[in-house]
Amino acid sequence: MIISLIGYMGSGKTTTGKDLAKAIGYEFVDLDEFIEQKYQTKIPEIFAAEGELGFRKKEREALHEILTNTNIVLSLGGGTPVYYNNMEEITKNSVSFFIRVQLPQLVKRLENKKETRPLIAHLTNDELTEFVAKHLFERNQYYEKAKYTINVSNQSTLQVLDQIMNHLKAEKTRN
Ligand SMILES: Nc1ncnc2c1ncn2[C@@H]1O[C@H](COP(=O)(O)OP(=O)(O)O)[C@@H](O)[C@H]1O
Ligand SMILES: O=C(O)C1=C[C@@H](OP(=O)(O)O)[C@@H](O)[C@H](O)C1
Ligand SMILES: [Mg+2]
Repeated sequence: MIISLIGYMGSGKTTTGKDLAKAIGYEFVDLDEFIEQKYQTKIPEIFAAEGELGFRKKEREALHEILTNTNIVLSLGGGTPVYYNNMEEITKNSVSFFIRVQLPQLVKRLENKKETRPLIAHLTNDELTEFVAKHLFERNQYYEKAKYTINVSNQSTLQVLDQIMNHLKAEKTRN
């Protein structure tokens, strides 16, 4: 089984994915880290050299490659479900979880974590709220296609993990 985590930048996909993989003994794959290793380049450098479109093409290819695996926890990038038919591939080949974090929490987390995320790196903290609000409005329709939604306001990563594990238990007894 592949378990995929989707959601906006800062929703905790990478952090929670690592913990989840450890808890259930699956291999952990982070799509951004996979791309960085494959091309020996950091994400902001790919955006700078090839633009967002160049990154999205690499992202789609990497996704395709990873989805042939089994028994992995896959943390996606915030934009992965939005491009090409990626979300269709994700829902077809994995048990998907949308980690939905409230806007103020997202913004608070992203304020000092902008530089590794080229889409928001140029924004001031004041501009961030408006940008994220609009961006979420556009993207939520894709995220909402995930099989399960985990709602997060102030829950710790451990609490998020717990909710995911409960759904997985139910998933296993059904199969
Ligand atoms: N449940 C949580 N509560 C508080 N902070 C969190 C939680 N989950 C993640 N974070 C923090 O939010 C930031 C972004 O997390 P990250 O896993 O990189 O998100 P993503 O991969 O979705 O962009 C990190 O600093 C991380 O420590
Ligand atoms: O939302 C996006 O379009 C992006 C999210 C990033 O991943 P995280 O969601 O892990 O920050 C990374 O893939 C890239 O900077 C683009
Ligand atoms: Mg991440």
